[in-house]
Amino acid sequence: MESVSDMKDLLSGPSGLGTSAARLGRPEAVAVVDPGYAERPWGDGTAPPMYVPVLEREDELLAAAVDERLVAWAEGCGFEEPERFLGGRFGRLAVLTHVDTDDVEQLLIAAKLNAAWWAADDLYADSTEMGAVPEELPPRLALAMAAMDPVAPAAEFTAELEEVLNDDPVLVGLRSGIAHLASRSTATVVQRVCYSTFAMFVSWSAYAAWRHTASYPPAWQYLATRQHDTFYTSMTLIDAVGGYELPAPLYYDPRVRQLLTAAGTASVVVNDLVSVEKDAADEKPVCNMVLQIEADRRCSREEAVERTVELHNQLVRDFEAGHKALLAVPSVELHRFLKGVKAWMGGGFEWHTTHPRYQ
Ligand SMILES: CC(C)=CCC/C(C)=C(\C)COP(=O)(O)OP(=O)(O)O
Repeated sequence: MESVSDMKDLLSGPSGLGTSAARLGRPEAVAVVDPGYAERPWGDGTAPPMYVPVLEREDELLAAAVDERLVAWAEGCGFEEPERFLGGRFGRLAVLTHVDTDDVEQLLIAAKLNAAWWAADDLYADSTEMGAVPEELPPRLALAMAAMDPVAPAAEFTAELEEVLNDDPVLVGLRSGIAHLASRSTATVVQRVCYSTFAMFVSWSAYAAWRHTASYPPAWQYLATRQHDTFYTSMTLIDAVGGYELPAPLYYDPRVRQLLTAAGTASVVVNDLVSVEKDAADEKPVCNMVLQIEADRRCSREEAVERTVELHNQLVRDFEAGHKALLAVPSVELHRFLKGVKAWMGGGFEWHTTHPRYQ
């Protein structure tokens, strides 16, 4: 942990890409990017392949160990069907995407938070069958923010708030997931994760307005909204799960941010591609890039899928090129983080294309 005087040094010294090694006066290794990308078929094999980083780890035993702990946790949060979470296989998601640790407690940071985000997404935002009501979404999300990011104590009003926060499994799950993260990371990372989640909630509210009015946006507007609702949020956990921290001046450098958002968007476009049938089937159809392109460009589903794959592949190639460009930066943490982002994309593709939810 840095002291106040360390922080002053940090702030008065040079900042931004390439300066941390100079500031700390230590030699740092420059990692080499492996050429680990491949064109992978998916679905029934009729759509064009997706260009993705190769899968770096598959470990069913480790995934089962994390999923077992996750189900017990979900039961403790009050979810009625904790096995649903094993069905959700978020332990497997953590194992496939966070390949630089095999410590179950560390992997549970990602498993718990992804499970809680997905629960909020299904139960509050997306699934009419599971109780999502567009008009009720914004106030529910406001409480989700209070669950994740404790507000200042406010006498009798806090008691009333606490009652509600303890009564809803989604809110208990979000709060507990953040507590697990906080016990193993820093306040900076916790706030990074919270604020990325809150930006995502604004996008969910936009989708709710579109679904409520049955007036869907053009593809460009959906994409602009989706780009703040992506697996970027899951990727905010990469260093915390790996047991290190990418310092904020590097994490928020615009070049790094652009790479992370390209990776997050590419990974969520995979989700749109595999969930198009499920999203279209809801009585209030869920916004989805394929569906928005199909409506906006007045084309067939098949052509909309092709255009969406093209977009995905371009985003991955942009990430690949940008990653290479940043290899010159002398920061071990940055290289480890970007390698982690690449591995997340590969694991995310594997998870989505093998998960029964999307078959
Ligand atoms: C894990 C995480 C950051 C979840 C936030 C919401 C999100 C980006 C998804 C759950 C993926 O998108 P979508 O809501 O379309 O997912 P499903 O198709 O319902 O699985």
